[in-house]
Amino acid sequence: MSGQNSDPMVELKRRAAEEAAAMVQDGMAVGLGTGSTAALMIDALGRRWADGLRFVGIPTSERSAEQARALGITLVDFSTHARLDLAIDGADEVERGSLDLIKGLGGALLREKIVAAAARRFVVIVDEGKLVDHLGSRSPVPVEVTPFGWESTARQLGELGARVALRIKRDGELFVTDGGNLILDCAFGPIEDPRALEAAIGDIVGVIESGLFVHRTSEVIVAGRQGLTRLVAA
Ligand SMILES: O=C(CO)[C@H](O)[C@H](O)COP(=O)(O)O
Repeated sequence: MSGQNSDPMVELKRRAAEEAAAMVQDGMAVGLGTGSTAALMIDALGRRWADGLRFVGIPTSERSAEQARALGITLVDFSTHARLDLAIDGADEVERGSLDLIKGLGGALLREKIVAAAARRFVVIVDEGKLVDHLGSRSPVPVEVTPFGWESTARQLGELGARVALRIKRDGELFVTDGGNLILDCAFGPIEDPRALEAAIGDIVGVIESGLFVHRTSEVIVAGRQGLTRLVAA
């Protein structure tokens, strides 16, 4: 992931990732997100690590763990660090104003939400194409479910008004999360009340977690053609 890229949006995302990585200070416990933007941030942290910064990380996926480990970053878990100073991650949609999110198109939503919930500050890095007026406008809501009875869980999610698709990989194999579960991508269209929908999804037996992140974001760093913008939660 390191090195220059000729795609101007990747360069902007790299600047957002570096800005977020600059928030990490010596001695911090930091949640390390998942996805292409988070990978740029982990790369930036790797460069700071090489310059002598020392912190510990809790990764949100096996992918991010592997990347961080390869950069020499010390990884820990919740047994020694139940509270994190900061977590930095990407997102699939960010609602203007509320800064509520849809996450999980990369399939790591459960660990991402646990890490975000444990963090004193949760900083999100996105390109401007991820900003929406209403969550659900472009992205489905990924929902992690147990493999047992997933068809029944899918039916109940459909009754909430979603078009439900079991996530399949490009090679035709089932997508299985790091926790051994399945993902149901639930297209609701624009969501009026993300908090109520998050609760309704969570009430369905078989659901482990949804990719709706409501009232969790501290700050969003947006990479746009005009440069970087920082949006702060009210
Ligand atoms: O939620 C995620 C993974 O589960 C990612 O943060 C989200 O999919 C954004 O990824 P990218 O930065 O590649 O667009």
